[in-house]
Amino acid sequence: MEVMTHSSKFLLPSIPRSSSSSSNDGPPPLTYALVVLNQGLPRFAPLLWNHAQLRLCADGGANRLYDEMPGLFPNEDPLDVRHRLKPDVIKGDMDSLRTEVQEFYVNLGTQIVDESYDQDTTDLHKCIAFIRDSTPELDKSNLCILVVGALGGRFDHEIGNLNVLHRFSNLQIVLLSDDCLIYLLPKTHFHEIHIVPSVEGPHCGLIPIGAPSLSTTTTGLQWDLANTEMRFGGLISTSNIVREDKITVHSDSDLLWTISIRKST
Ligand SMILES: Nc1ncnc2c1ncn2[C@@H]1O[C@H](COP(=O)(O)OP(=O)(O)OP(=O)(O)O)[C@@H](O)[C@H]1O
Ligand SMILES: Cc1ncc(C[n+]2csc(CCO)c2C)c(N)n1
Repeated sequence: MEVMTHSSKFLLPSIPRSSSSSSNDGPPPLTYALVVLNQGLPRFAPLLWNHAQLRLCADGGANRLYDEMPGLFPNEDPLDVRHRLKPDVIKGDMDSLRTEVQEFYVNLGTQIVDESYDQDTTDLHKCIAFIRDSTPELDKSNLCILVVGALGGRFDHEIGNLNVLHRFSNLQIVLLSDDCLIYLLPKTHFHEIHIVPSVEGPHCGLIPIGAPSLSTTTTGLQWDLANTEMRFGGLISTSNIVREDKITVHSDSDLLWTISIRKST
């Protein structure tokens, strides 16, 4: 079974190249896309913005960018910040995007994709589908989509966002709030999670999604699992603690991995 490696190094001001990718035979470094949702921007939004090569706002997420990003650059003129941090695309059903915000970004060249005819998928789903369709097949394995504002607030939205992880399980998507991050560990791979101790931990969790797990095995956690069964209504791993800088996970079911983000990030 192939190994999939994971790291939250996108939360660092500059992303170190992994030791294997600095040699010619290693995997190429990840490219990042950012999706801004309609919830308060996390304090580290400017950092993720800098790392991303493609930036989308999901409908009302553009209002958040317009209203809140200047506050994260207290020494700059708000209008300068809004001009500098222009989204490439605003996509959604457009029932939350304010007219003045739409006009502002259209004048800067942002592409608006109105899919108001689709009332069956969420604005996050629409943005992920856009990124998937605009990324060549070969580049998808090196793409990591960072989603800010995905947690906290309305429970239906939170669950809808988790459902997107499951729906697009062939893409690497990270849901972020101010407090934690979540991504999917597909059952098709053996997983190595390289902890960045300066920005994340120690609290973490592993939660089966979609189906129970008859067997999950981990290393590196305070409460490791050894061929353990996990299911809703039975055991799921919450309030676990990372004990080592490398965590390994192997399961017969898709799992959600979640870890706390340090307040100093
Ligand atoms: N409170 C929240 N918690 C988590 N995610 C959210 C929350 N509010 C919005 N989102 C995310 O941001 C995206 C865009 O939000 P927006 O408010 O524009 O959506 P919407 O579909 O108009 O919502 P509504 O259900 O209020 O009509 C949503 O698809 C969702 O993924
Ligand atoms: C069973 C069912 N429940 C809710 C909705 C509504 N809905 C789901 S996603 C979405 C778009 C939000 O931007 C809307 C309105 C539906 N279509 N089907």
